[in-house]
Amino acid sequence: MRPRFVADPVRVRTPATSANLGPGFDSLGLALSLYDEVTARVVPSGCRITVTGEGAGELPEGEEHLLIRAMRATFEVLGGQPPGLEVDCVNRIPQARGLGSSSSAIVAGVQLARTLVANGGREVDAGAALRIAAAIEGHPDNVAPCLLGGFTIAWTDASGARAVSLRPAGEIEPTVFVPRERGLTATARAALPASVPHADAAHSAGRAALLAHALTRDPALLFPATEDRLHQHYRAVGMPATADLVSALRAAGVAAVVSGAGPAVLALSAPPADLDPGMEWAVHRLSVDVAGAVAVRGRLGHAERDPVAAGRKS
Ligand SMILES: Nc1ncnc2c1ncn2[C@@H]1O[C@H](COP(=O)(O)OP(=O)(O)OP(=O)(O)O)[C@@H](O)[C@H]1O
Ligand SMILES: N[C@@H](CCO)C(=O)O
Repeated sequence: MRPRFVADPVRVRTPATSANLGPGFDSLGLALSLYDEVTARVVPSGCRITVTGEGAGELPEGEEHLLIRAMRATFEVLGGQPPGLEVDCVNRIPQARGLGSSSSAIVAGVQLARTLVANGGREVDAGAALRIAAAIEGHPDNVAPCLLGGFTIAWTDASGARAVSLRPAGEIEPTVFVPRERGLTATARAALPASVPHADAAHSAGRAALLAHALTRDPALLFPATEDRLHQHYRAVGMPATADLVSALRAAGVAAVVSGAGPAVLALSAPPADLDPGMEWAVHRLSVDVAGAVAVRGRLGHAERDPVAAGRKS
């Protein structure tokens, strides 16, 4: 049956995310306290999207926008498209740096579409929302923490993407170092070999398992737990400044990794006060976001949290 749409605007706040976390290539991710905010409403006709902040003037302003594509895919599952859409994006997540900007747009679209339907889009539960978002993004390691918040372990089975969200230990103090230059995930993926030595795969399995323990229970083990042999050194040649900063931080005992596909760097413990990363890096001291993509209904400032749209588990 064709869905009934709400007349009020709806708003969603989506966190930046850092995927991989070292050894957890394509599976582990962390939600961070840096947010895009998007407001959407159903209108009688057309499709208008405005972007301020990151990506303004560069991103498409119609159906080709990633967020609109995600909304359309979700409305399709919910039974039909609204007559028209008006969307306003305030983007704060730097784009193409390894902080999950594309997942933020996709998850925002899925959550907005659910919340614009009068019944809260209950046919699309949190698990289905994750599957829709991961199918558009291509892998689940950014969309899972963006949707669910916290530290996520994502995997894919015959039904599609799945994930669990764990609450990280309170001592985790993420710092991200964001360079001016961009790097596309597609380019970074092309730098990876088709296969890796068995010893490296075994090393990564052990470190990724240790990382789940270190992040949630014993941050003292974060340094060994963030050692990676699957992707970072293959990509280093394409992002030498990133590789140098990760090496400098690790030489100082900081559990630092390439954030997502790079070129940003994530440190999971406080960098030394005297570290000078250089002028080209914007440094953000953040916290872990545990709420995920929170969608609300109603006008700004008068909205209440919509429990249907703020899924926590898949
Ligand atoms: N808010 C947004 N709205 C629409 N499209 C976006 C948005 N953010 C990113 N994109 C698109 O996604 C591209 C970046 O995606 P990409 O996967 O390469 O990097 P990322 O998501 O920032 O980092 P990573 O996936 O490594 O964490 C941008 O160049 C742009 O085309
Ligand atoms: N796991 C992905 C994250 C970026 O989307 C990669 O490193 O290519």
